[in-house]
Amino acid sequence: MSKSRKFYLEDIPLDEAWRRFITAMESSGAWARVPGEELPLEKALGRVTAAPVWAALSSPGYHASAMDGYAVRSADTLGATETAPKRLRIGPERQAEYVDTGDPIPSWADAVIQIEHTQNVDEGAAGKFIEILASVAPWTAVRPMGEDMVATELVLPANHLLKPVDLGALSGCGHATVSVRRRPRVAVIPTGTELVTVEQAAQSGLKSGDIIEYNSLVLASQVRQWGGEPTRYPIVVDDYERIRDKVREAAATHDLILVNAGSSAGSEDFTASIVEELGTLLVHGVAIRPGHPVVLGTVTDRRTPIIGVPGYPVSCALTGEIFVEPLISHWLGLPQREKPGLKAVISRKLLSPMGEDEWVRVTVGRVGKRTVAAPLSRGAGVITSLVRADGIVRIPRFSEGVEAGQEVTVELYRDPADIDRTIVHIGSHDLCLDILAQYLADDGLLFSSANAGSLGGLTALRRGDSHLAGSHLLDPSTGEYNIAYVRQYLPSTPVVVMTFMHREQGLIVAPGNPKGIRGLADLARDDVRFVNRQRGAGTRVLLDYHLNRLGMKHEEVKGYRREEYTHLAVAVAVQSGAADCGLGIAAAAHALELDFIPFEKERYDLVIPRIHYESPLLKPLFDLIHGPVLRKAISDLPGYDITAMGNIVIEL
Ligand SMILES: Nc1nc2c(c(=O)[nH]1)N[C@H]1C(S)=C(S)[C@@H](COP(=O)(O)OP(=O)(O)OC[C@H]3O[C@@H](n4cnc5c(N)ncnc54)[C@H](O)[C@@H]3O)O[C@H]1N2
Ligand code: MOO
Repeated sequence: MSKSRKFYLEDIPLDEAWRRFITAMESSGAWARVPGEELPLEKALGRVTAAPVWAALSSPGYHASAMDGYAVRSADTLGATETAPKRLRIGPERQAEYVDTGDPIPSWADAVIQIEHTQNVDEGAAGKFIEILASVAPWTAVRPMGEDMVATELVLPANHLLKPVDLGALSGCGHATVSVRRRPRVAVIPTGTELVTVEQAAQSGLKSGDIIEYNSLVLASQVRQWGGEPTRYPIVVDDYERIRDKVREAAATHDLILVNAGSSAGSEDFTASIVEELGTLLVHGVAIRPGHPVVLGTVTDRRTPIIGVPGYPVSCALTGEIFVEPLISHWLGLPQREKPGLKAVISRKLLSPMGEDEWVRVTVGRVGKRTVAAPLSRGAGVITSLVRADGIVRIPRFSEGVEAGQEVTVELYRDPADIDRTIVHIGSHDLCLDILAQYLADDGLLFSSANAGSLGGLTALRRGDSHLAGSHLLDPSTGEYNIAYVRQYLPSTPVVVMTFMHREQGLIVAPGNPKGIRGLADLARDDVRFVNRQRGAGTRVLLDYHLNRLGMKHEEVKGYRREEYTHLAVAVAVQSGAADCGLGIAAAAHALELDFIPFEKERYDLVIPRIHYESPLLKPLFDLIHGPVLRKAISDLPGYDITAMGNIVIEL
C-alpha cells in the first residue's frame, strides 16, 4: 500500500496544540498520573512517591542519651554550684548511671550530664560518686522518644522526588519499601532510510547521503533524565507499513510513542498519515521554531499518545524539552521544572517570524556590568549549537524579533555562577583559541568564542559585548596589522593590542595541486574557481590588499563573490571540488589533508580594552600566554609561529 504525500502543515499556536493533546488524553484516561509500584528503598533514589508516607515507628523509639555521660534525676542536681559541689552516687537504680550516646536512659532518670562536666570520687567502702559543679534542667542532653518522627506522623507527601536523605528518613521510621510512581514507558522509534548506526559508521565509514542516527539516543537519554523508561527501537526504514507496524507494536506496551523524523511534508514523511490511520491526528504543525512540523495524536484502541518528532537534531531535542518533559513530569506528579531565568542584552539584531514562538540558543557572558547573550547558529541541524548553548531565549510569536542591545530573558541551561567565570571572545576565530580554552578550563574558567570576523570583533568590543577580540586586519596603506582599525573602531576606548601569534596564510588547493596554482596571479585564470571569505574577515582584507598590489580587479577572480564564513568552510569547498582554491590558514588545509601554498605570515593580535586587561577574570589567560605550556601546544601545530606571543604591540 502506498500512501499519498501529505503536503499540508498547520501553524497551531503552542498553547492550543497542548490543549488539544491534553483534552484527548483526559478523555482516554491517559492524562492520569502513572500508577505506583512498591520498591525496596535502595532502588528508590530519584523516584517519585506515589502516596504520602506516614511514620510506622517513632524515632528515636525511646528516650535516648544525647551524650556520653551520667544519667541523673534533675531534681537531685538542684543546688550544685562551683563553691558547693554535689555528689551523686554511681550505680544502677542510684543517682547516677553511666550511659553512652544513643543508649536508652534508665526509667528513673530525666537528664544526662556529659562526662567532662563530672569528677569521679572514690569513697572506698562508702561507694563511688560523681561530683558536679552545676545543676541540670530536666531533659538536658536527652533526645526524647519521637524527637525526630512520631509514629503516624507524615514523613513525606505524595509526588515527592526522593533524595538520599529521604531514604534515610523512610528507613528510620520503619519502612523497608516505598510506593513510587512507575516510570512512564516511552518508545523511541527512529525512522529514515538514510540512517546508519554510529557503530556501522565507526566501522565502515559513511557513504554520501548516510546520516548517523543519534536522535533516538538523545530522546532516550532525555526521557531517562526526566524520570521515564525509554525503549530505543532499531532504525526503521522509510516504509509506511513497517513504521505503522512498529507504532502499533509499541502502542501496546508504552505510555507514549515518539516517532522521529518523517514529520514534515516530504515524499517519505509518513508519521501524520500513520497516526490518522491508527487513531486520531490532533495536530500537524505547531507555530514554533525549531520544531514546526510536530505531529500530536493518539493511536490504537488503547489511545496511546504519540508525538511525531521532527528529524532535524535541534528540532528533535527541543521538541523533547517542549513536549516530552512536561508530559513525563505531569505523569510523575512533579511540578513543571522552570529553568533559571537571567536578564541579558542581546548582542545582535535577531529577526524572527511573526506568528511563531522561536527558541534561540545563546551563549551568555558578563562583560563589565552587562550580561550579554550572543546568539548561536539557528540551523536546525546544528546540534553543537545546543552543546555550546548557555541558555535559550524565547522570542514570542507576537514579536518580529529583537534589536541589538535589547533586554531579553535567557532560560539558563547552566549554573548562573558559571556566567561569572566566562571569558567572552567575539572576533576572528582560530584553532589556537580552542587550545587556549582547553587550558583555561583547567583553571576552572570558561571561554566562549563567537566567530564574527575581525571587524565584527572590534564592533562587539565597541558595544561592550565581549572581553577581547582576535583580529588580523591588514591596513593596505601601511602594510601594518590592526592598529589603524582599532583607532578607527574604538577611538575613545583605552585598549591594549597584544600579539597572540603569527600564522601562515596561503592558497588552499586540492591534494597534488591538480590545477598547478602557484600564486594569486593564477586566480585570474579562466579554469580556476576561487572561494572567498565574507566581508569583514581579515583574510578577505588580506586578499584585497594583495590583489590591489598585483593590479588585479575583483571581477577577474572567478568566485570572488562566493563567500564562506570560516577557514574550514573554505577548505571544505576545495575538498568537495566546489572550488579549486581559496585563501586560508595552513591549519585548515592540514585538517582536511589538502595542499597549501603559503604566501604571507600574518600577525594575529588580541585586542583587549584596558578595563578587561586589568581584570582578575582575564589574568589566567595572560598567565597562559606568557607561560611555556600554551606556547608549546601552539608551536606544535603546523603553520603557527609563537615568537612574538604576548608582545604588546601598542597601548591606545
Ligand atoms: N516542504 C517542506 N519541507 C520541510 C518543512 C516544511 O514545512 N515543508 N519543514 C522543515 C522543517 S522545519 C523540519 S524540522 C524538517 C523536519 O523533517 P522530518 O521530521 O520530516 O525529518 P527528515 O526530513 O526525515 O529529517 C530531517 C533531517 O534530520 C536528519 N535526521 C533524521 N532522523 C535523524 C536521526 N535519528 N538522527 C540524526 N539525524 C536525523 C535527517 O537525515 C535530515 O537531515 O523538515 C523540513 N522540511
Ligand atoms: O521547524 Mo524545523 O523544526 O525549524 O527545523
